[in-house]
Amino acid sequence: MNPSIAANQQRLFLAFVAELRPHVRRDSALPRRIKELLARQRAIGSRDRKLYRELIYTWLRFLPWTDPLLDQDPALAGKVIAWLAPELKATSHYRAALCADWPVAPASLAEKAAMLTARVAGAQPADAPFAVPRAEPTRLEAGFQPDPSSQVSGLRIQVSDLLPAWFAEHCPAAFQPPHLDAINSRANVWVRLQCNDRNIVLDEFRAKQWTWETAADFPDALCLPPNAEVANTDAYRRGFVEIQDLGSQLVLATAPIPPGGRWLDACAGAGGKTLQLARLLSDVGHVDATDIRPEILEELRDRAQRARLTNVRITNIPEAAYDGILVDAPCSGSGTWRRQPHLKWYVKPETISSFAKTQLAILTAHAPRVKPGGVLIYATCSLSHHENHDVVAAFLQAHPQFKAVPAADTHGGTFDGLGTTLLPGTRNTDGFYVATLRASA
Ligand SMILES: C[S@@+](CC[C@H](N)C(=O)[O-])C[C@H]1O[C@@H](n2cnc3c(N)ncnc32)[C@H](O)[C@@H]1O
Repeated sequence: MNPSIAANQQRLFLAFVAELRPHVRRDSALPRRIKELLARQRAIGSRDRKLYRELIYTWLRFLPWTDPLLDQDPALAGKVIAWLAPELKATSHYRAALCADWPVAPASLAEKAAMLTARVAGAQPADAPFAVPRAEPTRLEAGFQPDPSSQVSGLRIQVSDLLPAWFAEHCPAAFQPPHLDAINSRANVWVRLQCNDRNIVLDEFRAKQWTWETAADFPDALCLPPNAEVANTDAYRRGFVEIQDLGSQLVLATAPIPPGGRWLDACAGAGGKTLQLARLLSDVGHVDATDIRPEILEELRDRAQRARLTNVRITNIPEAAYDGILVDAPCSGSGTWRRQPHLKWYVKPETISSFAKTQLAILTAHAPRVKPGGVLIYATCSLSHHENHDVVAAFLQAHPQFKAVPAADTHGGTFDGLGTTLLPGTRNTDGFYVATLRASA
């Protein structure tokens, strides 16, 4: 790439950052703001739009590493962000043009921190628990000498800063590799097959020369290359496949859900889990889906139609009794911070306490609708024990007729006596928590 093109792109990217910066810690809907900002740029093509999007998300992921640089040396900040950006078609030429004199970024956060510290802060990182292994300084000395022209005073590059410090009490494991690395990397593209003949989907993916990985314990899940535009496939348009992270797919796989029965999806949203639940229940079962946001249920209606599911009904008046109720509760979303990195800086301990109250209130409101012997499945995409174990414990204390049931299969997660947590680094997925609570017969 012509270096002047990359320099122009960097200037435009830094202008976007300047526009977004005042909103980072204040706007929970920052992704919408980013989308609108990029949509307003009529002069840029779709490839460049992807580049800017990746750069903006990389900046948000690594905010504490790049914020001081943005104030002191914006061009160096731009270079660091290019260096840290995920390896994609859209980013690779730009990075090559801007970072030609830097070695390729290593995979681990600890090594990234060590290299950047040597390059721009002139010292080894202070993070003792994440210090690079002894062999690393040799490589640093050989390939990544400090550059006195790009030394920034007072810059601190610590891997633990990539999560808010207060979060350590909520989920200490999130601060350790491999989870911290997974939380601070780009999420994979996972799809869930929802057709009986998987070859319909696989033939189209093969024709596009996409390769995929499968999850051995979950054959309907496929991990596609990061540039796979699933929403533009025939298989997607015809409802044979849905985009859904493996973590989200595994939530229902932890619980005993035999075909048949009448279920309520109490926080259905756009219906990622409603569709999966409807397939598990098969034609002999039925799901009622509800949510406090009527507009999101319209999206669910379209998806259910596309998937030819006739056993899903959208309602705002749930029935009095169900065999099972899924409460996929609103939460801080800390398990999805790699997709929504702005939330790391927006969410506060008070946000978590407020979600915990709402979560308990939703469980309490739906408990009377569970038939004797039926199940209440509580799930979040949070990693905070205040939204997970503590909510379930408070619910069980007030509802002794319910008992926590151990997961049929934790799929790599950890059962804490009440529910199962899957941390992001375990299987490189979004993090989730799920508890199955059975009402006495
Ligand atoms: C984690 S999202 C659900 C995601 C969805 N189940 C899926 O798999 O795609 C939580 C949902 O709860 C909804 N919600 C928030 N408060 C609620 C309440 N009091 N009752 C029902 N739904 C609520 C939100 O509108 C949001 O759609």
